[in-house]
Amino acid sequence: MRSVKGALTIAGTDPSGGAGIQADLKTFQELDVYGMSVITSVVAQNTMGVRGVRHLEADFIKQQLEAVTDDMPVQAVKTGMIANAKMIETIANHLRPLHLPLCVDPVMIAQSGDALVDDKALQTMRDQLLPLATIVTPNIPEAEALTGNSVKSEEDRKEAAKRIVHEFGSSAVVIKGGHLNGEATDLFYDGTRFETFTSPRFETKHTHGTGCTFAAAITAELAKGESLKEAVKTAKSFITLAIHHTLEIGQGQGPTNHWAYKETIRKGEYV
Ligand SMILES: Nc1ncnc2c1ncn2[C@@H]1O[C@H](COP(=O)(O)OP(=O)(O)O)[C@@H](O)[C@H]1O
Ligand SMILES: Cc1ncc(COP(=O)(O)O)c(N)n1
Repeated sequence: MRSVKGALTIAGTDPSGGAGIQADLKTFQELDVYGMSVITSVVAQNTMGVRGVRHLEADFIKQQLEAVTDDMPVQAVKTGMIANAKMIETIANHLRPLHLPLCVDPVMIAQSGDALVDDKALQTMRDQLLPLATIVTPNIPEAEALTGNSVKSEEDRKEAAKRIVHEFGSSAVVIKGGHLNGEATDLFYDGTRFETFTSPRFETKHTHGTGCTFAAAITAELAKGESLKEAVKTAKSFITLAIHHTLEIGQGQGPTNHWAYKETIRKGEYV
């Protein structure tokens, strides 16, 4: 019988399929992990922006969490958009006793510039969710919001990484470099060593859901039992290929190509 590894995403939706729950489930599938999902908010969005949001009640999020984890094999968990403090608290309370590998993507603003979480959520995320995290994956503005410090230089980025691990209690962090210039370099820190993961920067507007996809790929690899560093390495390859082999769909910031990683391996072009 096929052995099944499962990953759970707890996040908001994107009906246009490039970000949020939809991106996470596509990524899990492409990386051969059984995907499960708990929806926090239903978001009316597409590649051009956010048109409306409906938040689910914290109690109903709890009911979804119980339904999945009472029954199914969950080897790793990812969190994405969690809009308010009450939701974060509910999710953290459910996850705390489970002791599962957890990738926290501290989603704050959609790439279109629309805010996805409220102001008080930040503090609760820092206090309740980050201490449970195996890894946190902020982009530069999210690292700035979490630490309250501006991140301009490489030294600033290292300092922010240190604080996220040693002060906020996450086991590791990768501060993504998508918002910088030059090569796309992500800085990984696990409390002892820094490592960078670098790819060329592609001139493209198709970056809707890059952060979600990257974090989902890390989670899938953790579900399979890969080490944290191997998981980040594979996730970096996955997102690089997904950005490079762009899908020309959507009128705004289009989605990434979740097929590209497997197609590249199938063609024997993967290095
Ligand atoms: N134009 C690009 N070319 C290559 N890689 C990119 C590009 N933009 C983002 N990335 C990569 O995509 C991943 C997500 O990064 P980022 O865009 O910073 O996250 P977010 O979507 O949370 O803002 C990172 O690995 C980053 O280095
Ligand atoms: C429901 C949801 N979650 C997250 C994002 C951010 O996406 P990105 O990966 O582009 O930062 C989004 N647009 N919608």
